[in-house]
Amino acid sequence: MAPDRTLRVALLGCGTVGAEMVRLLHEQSADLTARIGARVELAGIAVRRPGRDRGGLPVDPALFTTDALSLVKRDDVDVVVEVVGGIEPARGWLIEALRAGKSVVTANKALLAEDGAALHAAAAEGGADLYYEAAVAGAIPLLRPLRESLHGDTITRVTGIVNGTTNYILSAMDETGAGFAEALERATELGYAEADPTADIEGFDAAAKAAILASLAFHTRVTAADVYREGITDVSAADVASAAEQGCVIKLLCLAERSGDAVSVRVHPAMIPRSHPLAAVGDAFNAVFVEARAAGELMFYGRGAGGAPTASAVLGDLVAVGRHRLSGVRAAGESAYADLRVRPMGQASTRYHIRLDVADRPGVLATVANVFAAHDVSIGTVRQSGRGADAALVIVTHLAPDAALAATVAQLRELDIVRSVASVLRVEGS
Ligand SMILES: NC(=O)C1=CN([C@@H]2O[C@H](COP(=O)(O)OP(=O)(O)OC[C@H]3O[C@@H](n4cnc5c(N)ncnc54)[C@H](O)[C@@H]3O)[C@@H](O)[C@H]2O)C=CC1
Ligand SMILES: N[C@@H](CC=O)C(=O)O
Ligand code: NA
Repeated sequence: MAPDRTLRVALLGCGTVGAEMVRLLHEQSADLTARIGARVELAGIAVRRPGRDRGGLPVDPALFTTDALSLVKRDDVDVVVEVVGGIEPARGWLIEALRAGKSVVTANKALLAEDGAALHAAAAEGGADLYYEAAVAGAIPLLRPLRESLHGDTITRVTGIVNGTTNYILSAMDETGAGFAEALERATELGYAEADPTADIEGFDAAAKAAILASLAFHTRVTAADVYREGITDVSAADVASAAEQGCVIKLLCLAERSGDAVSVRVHPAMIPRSHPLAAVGDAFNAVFVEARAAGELMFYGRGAGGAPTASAVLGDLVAVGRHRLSGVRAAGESAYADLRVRPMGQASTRYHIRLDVADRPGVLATVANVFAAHDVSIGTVRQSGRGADAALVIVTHLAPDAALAATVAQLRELDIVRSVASVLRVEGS
């Protein structure tokens, strides 16, 4: 840090999050100086298009550069804030910074979930801090509690809604009957969606967050590839309506559980009862339940996406790393000592809600029930709606291994009395 007590920050990226961070830095400059004990100054801002009109952003245009690597390497840079996203070139920039002893604040969940180990190793090598509160559940202080406050406890389960875009879409489909495409377009306009929204709607973004949460909660290493993932592109208006008929809503859930020496981590749409606390989480809000042996149940709720909420988390991290630099200390590094194995999805215990279009004739119910019995899957409820060509059977199972449920559905598809398996949704929280 410069002798005049200035913390010089290289900002990589000035899009939805970066621009809000610049704005907040400017507006809160005096308070941040008082809180850190040093003035924060932007040393440079790496972007793809330096000449772009940035709508009166309070920043000197001379700070913009397209050469992020040279900016990171500059001797006068103390801290690197990365809000670009993606694996490369971000990984190369951050490893360079950390090895050189420059602390890093990043919102890049994709990179942390893909190769967090390399970033943590570089941070240890350079004696630098690596903070990433914005990477999971935006503004919600969640990773700091997992990294610090709960280190005296044993976390057994983490469940939540961690993707704002899909929650916005599913809430709109449920509340206003909006179409999928229209709701996604609006979520993108509002700055919730990733640069490529496929990451949101196919569940990759939530899976990356699930990997980060499971790693921190269970003191192990879980990567995005370890997470079972399904997105919401197959959730139809009919599914939403069918859930509503049964007093349920559909949410994209993240579920991470520890049992013994193994973890199971999954992301998929699921039906939950309207009375469940997660059912009330609307718009782009996120909510995460943490269950710990001594603490019991904890719930974290707030804005999981959007420029300003995410910038709030980035700035909180910047204050922390700034203070550490000033006092010459470093936060605890990665804690992955538990080294747990990852349980395959087939072994996870789940429940299914299955809607079958069936022929309306005697014996159908018995034939269908036999298929469930053959796979040792116990049926909770059966409901028949319609008659003749419109007959549908809605079956909700008890808990069973996911592999047994999947095999049941595969065999149901083969029955000639089953015209189609209209929908299969997991059920949680009841
Ligand atoms: N938007 C949101 O609600 C949230 C975003 N995040 C994460 O924050 C990061 C940034 O997200 P957004 O601001 O939404 O993205 P964005 O697409 O709006 O902004 C990305 C910025 O990076 C710059 N950039 C891209 N490639 C570059 C390169 N090769 N060299 C220099 N600059 C380059 C672009 O010019 C742009 O300024 C991502 O990792 C995202 O996953 C995390 C939480 C919430
Ligand atoms: N695209 C993400 C942004 C925040 O992480 C989301 O929709 O949650
Ligand atoms: Na957060």
